[in-house]
Amino acid sequence: MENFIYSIPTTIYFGKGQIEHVSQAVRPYGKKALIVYGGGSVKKNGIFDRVTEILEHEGIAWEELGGVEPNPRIETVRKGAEFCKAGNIEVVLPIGGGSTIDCAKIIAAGALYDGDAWDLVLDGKKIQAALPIVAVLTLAATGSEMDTAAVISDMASNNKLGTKSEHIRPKAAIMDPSYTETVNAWHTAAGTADIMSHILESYFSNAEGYMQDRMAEGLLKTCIQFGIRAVEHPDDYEARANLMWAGSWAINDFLKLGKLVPWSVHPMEHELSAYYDITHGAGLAILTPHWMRHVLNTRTVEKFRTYGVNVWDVPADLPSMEAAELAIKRTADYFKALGLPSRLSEVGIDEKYLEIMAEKSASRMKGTYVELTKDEILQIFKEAM
Ligand SMILES: NC(=O)c1ccc[n+]([C@@H]2O[C@H](COP(=O)([O-])OP(=O)(O)OC[C@H]3O[C@@H](n4cnc5c(N)ncnc54)[C@H](O)[C@@H]3O)[C@@H](O)[C@H]2O)c1
Repeated sequence: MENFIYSIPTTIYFGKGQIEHVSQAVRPYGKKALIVYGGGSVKKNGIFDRVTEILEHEGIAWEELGGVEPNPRIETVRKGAEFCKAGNIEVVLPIGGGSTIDCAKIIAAGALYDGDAWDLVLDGKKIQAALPIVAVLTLAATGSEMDTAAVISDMASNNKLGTKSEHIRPKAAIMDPSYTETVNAWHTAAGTADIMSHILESYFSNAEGYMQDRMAEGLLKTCIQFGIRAVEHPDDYEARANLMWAGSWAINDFLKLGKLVPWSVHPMEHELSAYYDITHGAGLAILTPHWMRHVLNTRTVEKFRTYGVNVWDVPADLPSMEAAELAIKRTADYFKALGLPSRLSEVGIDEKYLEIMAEKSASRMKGTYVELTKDEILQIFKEAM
């Protein structure tokens, strides 16, 4: 295990009705909040009204910025950062899924930055400060409510990039699983695949971390059990609660501390979303089994065997390669059972940009579990067509 510093300071208010703590969460950080949200469902389901009622009761002023897109755009970030600067905003309060929270994170950083917010997406080191962020989560997937990352798109240049900084980790998050009962089957399934992918990206690492890996396997089993349950029974609170909490722990750094490794499948998926604006989790579900098959070799086979035995109940007495292949098959079958696509062509992706997408993702493969060249990524894309 490598050296690390553990600090995951986000305060979590988890469970039914925890929105009542929103003023307690915001008050330490300021008296004027910018509420950021997406398409407006938070206005229909009453969450927005309840938040504003509580803030007003506590004397906390608020402004609003709606319309954050799934795969949030840099234009919306710029607008939000300007809004904060002009309106003397002290706290940023996103209500929504990962897109809304990610957008709010770079708005918060952009508010304290003199240049263009895209600089902060290109280089996380340029994020030297950010307004405090208090997130209200409505969808279990990205873990953005408790992590240091944000993913922003510039569709004009076909770039979707992740950036990172400790400054944008939310100070607090309200996580009421009952909010996620209205998430449709598609986004519930895609969210589950996203959570599983975050866990797998840390699990398949060249560094040792026995404890982290056993925790990862437990989280994966949680997703496998409750992802399908939430798809089939949207109002199953226990399923929603387990998915939501697993989503945070999948990516809040805990699993990767001591075994840090750059991720493999996410850089490839970001290219798909940048060129075709597809749902992130669906892209991951398509690519992950193909990536697994490609990196399975005599060096990695034992790790895949362990994954199969501990996560998918693959018989321990099978020969290693057979066990590893069965583990990959069960991964692919599970994504299908969730109702997710298994081919790029199913989400409208054609051959047009495969080369450029492979080239761009290859530039981010240094130090990954199995370093892939542009040609190998192209092969994975083609196998996934
Ligand atoms: N910050 C990170 O660490 C991180 C990690 C992985 C992915 N991402 C990024 O996050 C984005 C995806 O976020 P996401 O998967 O949370 O989805 P999302 O925020 O894009 O939301 C998906 C859809 O679900 C709707 N929705 C949200 N909550 C709802 C509710 N309670 N009921 C009904 N509908 C609801 C939204 O309006 C939207 O239409 C992508 O851009 C992805 O690249 C970020």
